[in-house]
Parts: sequence; C-alpha cells; structure tokens
Amino acid sequence: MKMSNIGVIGLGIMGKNIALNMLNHGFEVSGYNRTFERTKVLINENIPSFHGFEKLEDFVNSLEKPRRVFLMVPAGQSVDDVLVQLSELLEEGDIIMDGGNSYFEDTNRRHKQMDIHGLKYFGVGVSGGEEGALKGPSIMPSGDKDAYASIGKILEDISAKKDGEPCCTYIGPEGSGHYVKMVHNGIEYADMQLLAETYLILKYTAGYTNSEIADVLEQWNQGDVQSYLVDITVTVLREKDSVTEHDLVDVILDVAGNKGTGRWTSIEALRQEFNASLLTAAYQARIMSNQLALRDAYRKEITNDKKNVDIDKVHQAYKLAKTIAFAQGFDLYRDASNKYSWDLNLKQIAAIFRAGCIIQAKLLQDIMHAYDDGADDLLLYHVFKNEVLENAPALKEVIVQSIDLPLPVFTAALAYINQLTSTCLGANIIQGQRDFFGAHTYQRVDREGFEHHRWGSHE
Ligand SMILES: NC(=O)C1=CN([C@@H]2O[C@H](COP(=O)(O)OP(=O)(O)OC[C@H]3O[C@@H](n4cnc5c(N)ncnc54)[C@H](OP(=O)(O)O)[C@@H]3O)[C@@H](O)[C@H]2O)C=CC1
Ligand SMILES: O=C(CO)[C@H](O)[C@H](O)COP(=O)(O)O
Repeated sequence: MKMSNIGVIGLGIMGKNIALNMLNHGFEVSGYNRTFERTKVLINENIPSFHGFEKLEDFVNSLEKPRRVFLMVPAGQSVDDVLVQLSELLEEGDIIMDGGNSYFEDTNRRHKQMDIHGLKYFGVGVSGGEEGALKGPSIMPSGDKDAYASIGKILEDISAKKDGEPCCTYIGPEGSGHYVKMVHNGIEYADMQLLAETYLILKYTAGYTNSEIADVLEQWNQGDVQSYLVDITVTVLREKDSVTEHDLVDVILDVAGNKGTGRWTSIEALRQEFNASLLTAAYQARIMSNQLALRDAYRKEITNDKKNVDIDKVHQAYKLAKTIAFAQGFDLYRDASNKYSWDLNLKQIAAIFRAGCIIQAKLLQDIMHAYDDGADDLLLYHVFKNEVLENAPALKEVIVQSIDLPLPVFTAALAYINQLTSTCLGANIIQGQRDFFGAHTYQRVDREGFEHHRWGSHE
C-alpha cells in the first residue's frame, strides 16, 4: 500500500467531504473515525487512493513523514481527546491541522501543548458547508509559518478558486485562522438575520407571498448585493414540504439554533472593546427565538396593515446594513491583528472569502478595492461613507414603515448610523454620573486634563 499524503480524523459531514475533495485532487488519503461505521462507508466506495482504518495506530502508521493529520471533529473536548491520543502516536515534526470551528484561544493553548511534543499545530478555519467541503471551501490556516510549506499545497489545491487564485492563504500565527473563521461566522449570522428581517418586511408589511419574496431576492442577486446567502434564501423560500404541500419555510419552527461561533464573536468584540453591534444583535436574535415561554406569554398576531413598500428602498436598506455588518467584522480583524500582533492581511482575507465560503458576496470585491486604496477603518473609506450617508434615509423609512416588526439588525444598523452622525451621544451625562457617584473624573471641552467636581454645589 502506498503511504498516504494526509490523514483525516472525523469522517462526518465535513470530514468525509474534505477527504473526498483531497482524493479528487489526486492525494493518497487515510481515514479514521471514532466509530468504524463511517470509515466503512468510505471504504465501501472502493476509491483506490483511500485507506480506511479501525485502529488509530494503523492510521498513523499509514502516513508519509512528516505526517499530516487533518481533524474534523466537533469543537471543544473532542479535539482535546483526539490530541491526547494522537500525541502519543505522532513523532517530532508531524503536523496536526484542526479544521473544525474551534475557539481560537483553545487553538492558542493547543498550539503550545503540541509544541511541547514537538508537533506542529495548525488552526484551520474552513467555510463552505457540506458542498464547499467537497467542491472547494474557503480555508484559513494559521500556525508556524515555516511549517505551512508542508501543508500549503494540499490546502490550496482543495480550496475554492476565484479568478484562478486559491481561496486559501496563510493567515498568521497560532489561533488567528480560527479567529478569522469565528468572525466570518459573526458576519454570516448578521447577513442571515438581515435576510430573515427582509423576509418579515416583505411578508408582513408588503403582503408578499414566499414565492414573490423569492422573486425579489432573485432579482437583487443579479446586482450589487449578490451573494451565496441571498441565493440560498431564494431556494429556501421556494422549497415545498412533501408532507403538507405547503412552502417548507411555513412549517419550520421559528426557533434558530447555533453552535457557538456567533456567541464567541460577540464576546470577543466586547473583550476588545469594539462595537460589533450588528453581529451581536444577530446572535441575540437567535437567543430571542429560543425564549419560548416569554414569547408565548406576549405573542399576538401580526396585524400590520399592508402598505405600499418601495422595494428599491428595502434593497438600499439591506445593502447599507450588510455593508456595516461586513465593515464591523473586518474592522474587528484589524483591531485583533493589532492587539495580538498577528499582522493579518485584510485584503487577502477578503480575497479568500470570494468563493467557496458562506459569506461569499460581491461586496468583498469592493472591500478589496478599499484596502488597495489604503483604507484602514472601512466606514471611513469614501465609497462606504457615501453609501452610508446616501442610503440612511431609506433605512430609516423602511424601519418606520415596519415599526411593529422585530427587526433587531436593521434597527442596530440605524442606531449605529445615528451614533456616527449625532453631535452628542449623551456620554457627557454618563461622565457626570460617574464622577458624581465614584469620583471617576471627566474631561472638559474647553481645557486639558481630568477633573473632579463636587456635584450639587452649583445647582
Ligand atoms: N457542518 C458545517 O457546515 C461546518 C462544520 N464545521 C465544523 O467542522 C467540525 C465537524 O462538523 P461536522 O462534520 O458538521 O460534524 P458531524 O457531526 O457531521 O461529524 C462529527 C465527526 O466527529 C466525530 N466525533 C465526534 N465526537 C468525537 C470525539 N469525542 N472524539 C473523536 N471523534 C469525534 C464523529 O464521529 P462519530 O461518527 O463516532 O460520532 C464524526 O465523525 C465541527 O467543528 C464544525 O463546527 C466547519 C464548517 C462548516
Ligand atoms: O461554520 C459554519 C458555516 O460557516 C457552520 O455551518 C456552523 O455550524 C454555522 O454556525 P451555526 O451552527 O452556529 O449557525
């Protein structure tokens, strides 16, 4: 038997398809799964370059050196469990890649732990879902730069391609790849929620059917808001239920799941003291959908009178809010890059998101142009600044027209714009209160320095 170029551990939805993708690109691939059943399924496909093993030791021994092992198991304890087993079998210089959605601080820790064993550890963000894993995902690898040479070819070969370029690039040290994937998912949550809110506006304010909403989104998808998420939302809206013959979306429970990346993005944004309000509002919307007792106690039929909705304005509002969501995500990268000294290449990150991944969108091309033009904070870039100022009235009008609908991310976008454009945020009052109760001091507009005041002495 030929030695394998790479081994995949965890042959579930993603791992199986990543392994098939590697096989399709001509690599010899070994496979191992905690329970042998899944490995057997792949063995039974009789792919000559696939070698499935029941014992981890045999799997490890089937790999050429330095061994390359790609993990695709759930984030958290599962990864640590596999690493304990692997570190006993692998040798100095071997490489482990964690392709799951691991928390980046865990990846930082594991990088150090594996280093003690002489193993090279890579956090590898992967985006693209089941289809992307098979046909080409967007891949965000991070770890020791010198060791990237040993894995770069495989990862770049199996990644999606845009204009002939791989949607995979070395991101930076330690857990930076998982950080980039985490915030990618934060942006994903925001864009998904914006599309869900667009659906609410078109359904309850405009009175459109699901199929009419799908037609609107299909039209939008030919233009400036083109994206994978808009595209799949069209399909989701048009799908029929085989049991009831209703539209499938009408029989899906109004409760959203999540596996943690959106929550981590919000937590990290707060830790960085960075306002990622749209990303956080989208995660909170998912939490809210699960508050069934509260919702049941207050629920009433939506009685919005049907109104003449200007679809162009909804389009403008969506475009604007989407731009702010992406800008918050990319500015969060910039902030993290400075804080953690990662030296992230933001233009490259935008570039590898353009194909294969869930947030692939035309907007990413504009973001690349902005970085080419020397943009730093994206909303200070003149193109995006003009867009915010031009489309803000439409966003306001759309929200006012649907004032009784739950639109947390659209309204977060409006609140953000109002914060940007307002001469006063009320922070003067906050500083007065803080100084009153805690002598925290404040700064004045007319002289330098921090001052404390004896409040009440000049009422
Ligand atoms: N689904 C998606 O769209 C995407 C998922 N991801 C990430 O990829 C990773 C895998 O996800 P996915 O393929 O969807 O998940 P699946 O549930 O389909 O597969 C999980 C795999 O991990 C194995 N596994 C579970 N627990 C352990 C454990 N304790 N020790 C060893 N192996 C274990 C399972 O083995 P067994 O058969 O024995 O249960 C199974 O093969 C996750 O981190 C996920 O967040 C990333 C991008 C997209
Ligand atoms: O990483 C992904 C897509 O990019 C996974 O599909 C992830 O599971 C999506 O997050 P959630 O399950 O929290 O909606």
